[in-house]
Amino acid sequence: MIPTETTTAISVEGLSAGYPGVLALQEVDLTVRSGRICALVGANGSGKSTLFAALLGLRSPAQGRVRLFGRSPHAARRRNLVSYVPQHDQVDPSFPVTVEQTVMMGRYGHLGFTRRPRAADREHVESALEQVGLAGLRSRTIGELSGGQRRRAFLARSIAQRAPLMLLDEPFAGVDRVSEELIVQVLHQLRDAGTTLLVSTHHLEGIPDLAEEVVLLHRTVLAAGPPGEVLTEERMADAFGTVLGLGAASAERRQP
Ligand SMILES: Nc1ncnc2c1ncn2[C@@H]1O[C@H](COP(=O)(O)OP(=O)(O)OP(=O)(O)O)[C@@H](O)[C@H]1O
Repeated sequence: MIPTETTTAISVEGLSAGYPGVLALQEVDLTVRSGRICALVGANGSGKSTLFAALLGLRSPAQGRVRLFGRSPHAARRRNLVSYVPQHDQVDPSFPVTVEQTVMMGRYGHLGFTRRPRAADREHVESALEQVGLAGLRSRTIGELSGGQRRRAFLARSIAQRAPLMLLDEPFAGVDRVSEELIVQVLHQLRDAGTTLLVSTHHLEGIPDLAEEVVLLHRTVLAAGPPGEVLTEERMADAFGTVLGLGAASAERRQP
């Protein structure tokens, strides 16, 4: 199946999920159309990571249903329809794996039984490295990168995977302004090429320049829609339990 502009990339209906004794998500309904960037916003503990886990099929719903391009999360992963950039990568920074090898990991699902990369795999790795500005650091080990560079390497790994849906858990955490601008630019390029992106972020001021849609989560979906409609003082107070200085993110300031 080739996702098109009119396809629904993410469809979540009545999802409740959590952990023993913790209902992290309750009655979550969410639709993200293909080819969009959707920002996922919520306070610490509001359920963003749990939602990602449910979308990836790593956490089973207690109730409700998750579909990615009309398929179950497991089926979507088997067909390489979804990739994930975690907040904290599991790769030990002291493990002697190079940047290039890390990005090639994104191709593992595409390799045949010999596990040998072909020319197309190398091309995808090359273009992902260039896209995130790490081509010159390809031979460094992951441990030799700065935190922000390491995040770009893991983003490149996900780009190389070439899945039509990318889930990114706080890609801007701990990155400087230049890296952040580069990452936003890369996410826009991916979107323009037809990729759907769900991006959790605590950087509220950056959202209007990043995403067409925002989902405000607080165990359930408090609001969803364009940034100017969702990022209002009132709604953010509901989500964060306090009045935030929204600055450039506020609806009024976004009006031309
Ligand atoms: N492994 C776990 N076992 C038990 N409870 C958990 C576990 N992981 C998360 N929780 C709880 O589930 C709720 C949602 O947590 P989750 O990590 O999804 O929030 P989050 O929005 O990603 O937070 P943050 O912004 O801090 O990353 C919280 O109450 C949290 O304490």
